Amino acid sequence: MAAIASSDLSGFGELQAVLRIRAFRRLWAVLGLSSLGDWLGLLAASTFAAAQVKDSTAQGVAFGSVIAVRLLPALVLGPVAGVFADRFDRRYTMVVCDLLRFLFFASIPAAALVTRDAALVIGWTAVATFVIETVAMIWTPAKEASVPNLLPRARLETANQLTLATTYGITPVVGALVLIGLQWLVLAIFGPDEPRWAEPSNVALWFNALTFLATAATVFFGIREISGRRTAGVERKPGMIREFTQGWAFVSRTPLVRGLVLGIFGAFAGGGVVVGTAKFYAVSLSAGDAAFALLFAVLFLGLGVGIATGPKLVGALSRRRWFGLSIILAGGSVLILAFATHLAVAVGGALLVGVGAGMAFLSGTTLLGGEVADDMRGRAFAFVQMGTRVVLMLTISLSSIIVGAGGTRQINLGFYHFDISSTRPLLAIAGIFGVFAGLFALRQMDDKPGVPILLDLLGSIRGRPLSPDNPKAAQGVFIVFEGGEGAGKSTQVDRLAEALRRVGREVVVTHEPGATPIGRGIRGLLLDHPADGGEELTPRAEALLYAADRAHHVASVVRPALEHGAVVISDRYVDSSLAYQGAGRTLPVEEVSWLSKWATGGLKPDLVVLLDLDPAVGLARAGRRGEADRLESESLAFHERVRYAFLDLASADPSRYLVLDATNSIDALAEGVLQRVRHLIPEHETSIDTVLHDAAQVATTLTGDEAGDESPSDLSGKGSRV
Ligand SMILES: Nc1ncnc2c1ncn2[C@@H]1O[C@H](COP(=O)(O)OP(=O)(O)OP(=O)(O)O)[C@@H](O)[C@H]1O
Ligand SMILES: Cc1cn([C@H]2C[C@H](O)[C@@H](COP(=O)(O)O)O2)c(=O)[nH]c1=O
Repeated sequence: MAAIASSDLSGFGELQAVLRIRAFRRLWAVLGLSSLGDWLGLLAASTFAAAQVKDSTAQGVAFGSVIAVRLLPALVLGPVAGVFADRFDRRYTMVVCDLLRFLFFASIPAAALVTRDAALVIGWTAVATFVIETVAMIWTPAKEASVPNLLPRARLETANQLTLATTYGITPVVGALVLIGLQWLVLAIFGPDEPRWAEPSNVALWFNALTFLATAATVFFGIREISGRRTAGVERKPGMIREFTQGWAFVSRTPLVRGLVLGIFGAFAGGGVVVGTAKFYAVSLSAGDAAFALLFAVLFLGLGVGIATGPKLVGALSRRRWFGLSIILAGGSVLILAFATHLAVAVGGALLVGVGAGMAFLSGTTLLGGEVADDMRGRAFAFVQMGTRVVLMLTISLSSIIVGAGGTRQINLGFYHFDISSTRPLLAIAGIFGVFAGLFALRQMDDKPGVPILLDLLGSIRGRPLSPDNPKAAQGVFIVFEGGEGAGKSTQVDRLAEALRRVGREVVVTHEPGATPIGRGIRGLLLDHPADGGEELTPRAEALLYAADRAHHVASVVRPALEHGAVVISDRYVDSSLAYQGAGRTLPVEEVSWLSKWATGGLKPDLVVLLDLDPAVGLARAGRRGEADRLESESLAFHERVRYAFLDLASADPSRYLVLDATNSIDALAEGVLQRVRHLIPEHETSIDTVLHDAAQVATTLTGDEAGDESPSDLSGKGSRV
C-alpha cells in the first residue's frame, strides 16, 4: 500500500487546499448542516418528548425512550444500509434521505399541533425518530463512500480531519448555541406566552427540519459529481440479498478490512468500558463528580488532539501501521487508568486514551475511504457504523451493570489488605483487549513486514520512515568494489568479470554514477567542473543526485540482472555516498544512509571489496588519466576522510567486506578477490579453483617463484581490519 501521507503544506495550507475543491467544499457544508441537524435533533426531540409530560419519572422515560429509539435502527438496518449506498446512485440516495428527514422532523412539532394527547405525541416522536435514524443509517455510508471520489487520495486524510472536527467538535457546540439562540429569539418575539407552535423545542425542530431541506437542495443541485460513478448498468448487478452477503464476505475475508473493523471495534469497546465505568472510577480515586467531568473532558480533548495533530506527528508512517499503533496506544492507556491511584496519572491516562482513539478513528476512516474499492465502500462503512454503535452500547451498558454490581471488594492477603474497586479489573481487561485488538490489526494489515516497527515510527517522526527491505533479489550475486580515487577498482572489476565469464557465469559489469543514459546525464552534473562563473553544486543536491542515479541504476540495471541470476559487479555503490557525501562533505551519515536505502529499496551487496590506498598515491595514479574531475579536485584532507570512512564501514560489518591493500600488484589483488568470490558461487567453485591454479602456474613460470608468494591473506597487510 502506498502510505496516504499528508503533503508538506502547513496544516492550514492543507485545509485550504482541500477546501479549494468545489465539490468537497459543498459536501463539507452539507455535512456541517446535516450534523448540526443531528445534534439539534437529538437535543430537541428528547427535550420535546420530555416537555409533553409533567412528572419527573415520566419525563425521564420519555427522554430515554427517544434516545433508545435513535440507537435501535443501527441494529435493525445497519447491515443492509450499505447495500443502498453501493447499489443506487449516491446523490439521489442522499437527497431522498434528506427529504425524508425534513418531512419527519417537521412532523414531530406538527403532531403536537394536531393533538393534545401526550402519549400520542410521544409515540409519534419515537416513530419519527426511528425513521429519521434509519434514514441516517443509509445517508451516512452514502456520504462516506462519496468523499474519496471527490478528492485526490493525498488530500483524503485532511478532508477526514475536517469532517471529524466538524461533526464532533464544531457542530455540537453550534447546535447548543443555536438552541439557546432560538429560545432567546422566541422569548424576544413572543414574550413568556409564546404560541404552541413556537415553543422553544418546537422551533428547534422546525429549524432542524429546514437544515435537511437545505442539504437535499445542495446535494441535488450543487454536487452532481457524486452521481455518475457507475459504469455498469443496474441490470448487470446481483440481487440485493446477494450484494448484502457479498458485503459480509468482503469484510470477513479481506485482511485489511478485517483488521480495520476489529481494530475499530476494539477501540470502541475500550472507550465504552471507560465511559461505562467512569463514574465509579472517579469514586475509586477518592474523587467526586468534578473528577468524573474532568476525566471526560480530558478524554474528548485527547480525541481532538489525536485527530488534529496525529498526521503531522507521525509524518509519512504507513497509515496501516499508524492505525494499529494508535489502538495499542489507546488500549495501553486504558491499562494506565486501571492501575492509576492518583488523579493526575488518571488524567494523563484519559488524555492518551483520547489521543489514541482519535488517531485510530482518523486513520481507520482514511484507510477505509482510500483503500476499499468504490463498489464495496458503502457496505464497509455501513458495517463499521453499525458495529461501533452496537459495541458502544453493549460495552457502556454491560460495564456499568458489572461495575454497579461488583462494587468495591476488600482483598485480604493476611499480612496486607486493601480495597479494590471492580472498575479496575474491568478496565485492565478492556486495556488488554484493546492492545490485542491493535496487535491483531497490525498483523492483518502490516504493509512493511520485516521493517522494525518502532524504528520505523521513530524514523517517521523524524521525517525519515524506513523502507521495506528487499535486500536480495532472487538468484544472482551482487559484488561491489569500493575505494578512493585510482585505487584500481575498474581494473579489478574487469579482472573478476573476465574470470567468472571464463567459468561460464553470466556477468553484468556496471558502475555508479552514470551506468544508464539518464545516469550519464547525472554524472555530468556531478563530475564536470562548472563552466566559468557556473554554479557550485551544493552538498545536499550532490547527495540527492548520487541517490537519484542509484535509484534508477538499481531499478533498471542491478535488480533485473540479479533476478535473471547474473553476477552483478558494480564499480561503487552505497558506501561511496557514505564516505564521500557523509565523511567527505560532512553531511550526517545516517541521513545519507537513509537516502540510499530509500533509493535502493534496501538492496545490499553480498560482498564489498574495498581497495584501500593512500589517497596521495591513488590521486597520482588517477592523475595519469588526465585532468582531475570535480571530486578528484577536492583536498587531500577530503580524500583522507573518505578513506577512513570506508575502513570504518568495513570494520563495522567484516563478514561482508574484503579489504585489500591496493598497493599490491594487479594480479595478486585479482587472485585475492577470486579466492573470496569462489565461496559466493558454490556451483562454480571447482572451475574457479582451476582458474586460480592456472593463474598460479603462469605466475610461477614468469617469476620462477612458488605460487602463493602473495597469498590472499598477505594482501591486506592489515589483517586485523579484514
Ligand atoms: N594494483 C595496482 N598497482 C598499480 N597501478 C594500478 C593498480 N591497479 C590499477 N592501477 C592503475 O591505476 C590507474 C587507476 O586504476 P583504475 O581506473 O582501475 O582505478 P579506479 O579505482 O577505478 O579509479 P577511479 O575511481 O578514479 O575511477 C590505472 O592507470 C591502472 O592501470
Ligand atoms: C557512487 C558515488 C561516487 N562518488 C564519487 C567518487 C568519485 O570521485 C566519483 C566517481 O568517479 P569514478 O571515476 O566513476 O570512480 O564520484 C561519490 O561522491 N558518491 C557516490 O555515491
